[in-house]
Amino acid sequence: MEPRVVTAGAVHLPERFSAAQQQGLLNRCRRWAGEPAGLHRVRMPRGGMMSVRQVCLGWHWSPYRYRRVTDDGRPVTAFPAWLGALAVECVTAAYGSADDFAPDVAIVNHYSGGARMGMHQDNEEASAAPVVSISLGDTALFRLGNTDNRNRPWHDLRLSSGDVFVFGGPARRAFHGVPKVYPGTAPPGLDGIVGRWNITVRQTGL
Ligand SMILES: O=C(O)CCC(=O)C(=O)O
Ligand SMILES: [Fe+2]
Repeated sequence: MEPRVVTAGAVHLPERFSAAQQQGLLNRCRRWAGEPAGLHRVRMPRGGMMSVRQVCLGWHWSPYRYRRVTDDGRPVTAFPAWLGALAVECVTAAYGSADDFAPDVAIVNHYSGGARMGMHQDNEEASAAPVVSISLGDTALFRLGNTDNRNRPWHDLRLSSGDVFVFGGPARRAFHGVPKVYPGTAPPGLDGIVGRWNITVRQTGL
């Protein structure tokens, strides 16, 4: 399908990945989840827990910084070159070129059991390079807000399995979140899917 510009710098690429590609990505997510620095819950500074579970590749993110090891000192799974190449292709599809986009980190989120993500900015990257978000499994309601605050105006869109969303340029520091995931909406052919996986590929600039 054709790219859809949501707002300047924010481009939705519906059905970017075939069923077979989605299955391949899902299998990778499940493998990463089982690595030593695997799927974990994230504790927020005030003590609350994020409802998603997360696994990081290349750098470990925890609020609000990137480090080369997990909070308990385990080595982070390497960021795969093929995932970087895939993200470069997505940026090219979104913008027509990918300039010097050199991603070095992925944050992989797993949503299950009513998990959601509040409005936030992706701000720990020193680089202004775009974020590439890949969705697998259940469809999400994705909310792209403005760069000033968590409130309106915002754009609501649905991200389905195999969709990609790229946000860079004027949208790079926009607040965004996932208010809802629709249970039972994953493609029936996706073997082993539980809930929703989201892979965000980024350039830390660190
Ligand atoms: O799950 C999504 O679609 C968004 C994830 C996100 O915003 C993040 O990991 O920072
Ligand atoms: Fe984010």
